[in-house]
Amino acid sequence: MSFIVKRCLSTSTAKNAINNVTIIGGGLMGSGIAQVAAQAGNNVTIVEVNSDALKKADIGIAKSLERVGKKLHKDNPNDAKNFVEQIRSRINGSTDTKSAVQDADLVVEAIVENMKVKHDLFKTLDQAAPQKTIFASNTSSLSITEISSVTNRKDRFGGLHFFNPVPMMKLLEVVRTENTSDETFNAMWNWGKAIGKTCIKCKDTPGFVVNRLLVPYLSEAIKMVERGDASAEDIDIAMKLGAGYPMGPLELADYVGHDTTKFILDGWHEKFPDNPLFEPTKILEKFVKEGKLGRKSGEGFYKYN
Ligand SMILES: CCCCCCCC(=O)CC(=O)SCCNC(=O)CCNC(=O)[C@H](O)C(C)(C)COP(=O)(O)OP(=O)(O)OC[C@H]1O[C@@H](n2cnc3c(N)ncnc32)[C@H](O)[C@@H]1OP(=O)(O)O
Ligand SMILES: NC(=O)C1=CN([C@@H]2O[C@H](COP(=O)(O)OP(=O)(O)OC[C@H]3O[C@@H](n4cnc5c(N)ncnc54)[C@H](O)[C@@H]3O)[C@@H](O)[C@H]2O)C=CC1
Repeated sequence: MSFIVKRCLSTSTAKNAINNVTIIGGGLMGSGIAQVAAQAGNNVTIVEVNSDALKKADIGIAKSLERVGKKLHKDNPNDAKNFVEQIRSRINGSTDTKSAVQDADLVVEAIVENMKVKHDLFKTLDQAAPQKTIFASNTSSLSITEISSVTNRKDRFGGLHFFNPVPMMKLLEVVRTENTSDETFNAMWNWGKAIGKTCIKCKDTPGFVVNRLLVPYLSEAIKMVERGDASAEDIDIAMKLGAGYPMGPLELADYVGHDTTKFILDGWHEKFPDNPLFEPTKILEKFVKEGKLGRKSGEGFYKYN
């Protein structure tokens, strides 16, 4: 990843085609989104809060690309290496939000799951980005309509909800609000397909499709541990062997990250105060306080190397 924002020539000249993509936030999700966009030939810029965070994103992307490269070029380590370098060369890093969106056809926001922080960001982006730029949020649980409310481009705003790990998960939820124009929705949809995802259309309802079902499930699993109904290990074994999930719910909560999980549950508790499923849990509070954010920090319900 180069730290200077520079643009290559567009890889396509089709009208409304998305070639230049800026991803705000290079954490778990942003780095995955950057990777798949670059793999599809986009010129990608990742914006992060500082150069250490950019470096972390670059290392994560390189590791993931190595896994992909090894599979694509099983018998030729040199080709695998070239593949990794070629994709990485399409990704630039920046800590300057305003300059990073100057040429953007699409901006995908993947920062912390907090409405105020997202509002502050989108106010800045709306001032800095050209008129044509489409804005999308990768939010897990917040209203796209409410996020977009601080901008003057509500017709060019939608949701692009990816799944973790982005390079492996095939689904993309393409979310339209009452204000999203057909042109914007079609551009987001076509881009989703161009980067290799299977797209589904979603209205701007809480959790869209997947998280409307997944959040109560994960939340109940955490509450089961808290009540002492069963151990985290046994619940995970149960859901893998008894329901065919690739990961158990506590493994998955570790995978998502407990800061994000807590943000989601706290937000939904505020929104649905009568639903006991979203009431705060001591376990999550303790995890976040102690920096045990799951796999990304090395410890959560389980320990990771
Ligand atoms: C309470 C509130 C909570 C709300 C949460 C909201 C969060 C959201 O908004 C929405 C979400 O994203 S929810 C999370 C959705 N993700 C899942 O459910 C993942 C479930 N796990 C899996 O699919 C597999 O365990 C998985 C694919 C991850 C790994 O597979 P395995 O377990 O078989 O492990 P591996 O053998 O290591 O990997 C299998 C193949 O995948 C490749 N791979 C894995 N990670 C990769 C990555 N990051 N980059 C590139 N390649 C990757 C790996 O190389 C391997 O490939 P093969 O060698 O060909 O099998
Ligand atoms: N973790 C998951 O499984 C999923 C998360 N999401 C959503 O994606 C978003 C990001 O989540 P994660 O990647 O998991 O979080 P993360 O904590 O791994 O990454 C967030 C990144 O954003 C950066 N950041 C914060 N404020 C910024 C700003 N103003 N400008 C630039 N960078 C900034 C942080 O430094 C951090 O690296 C959230 O809205 C979350 O709900 C969506 C799908 C799945």
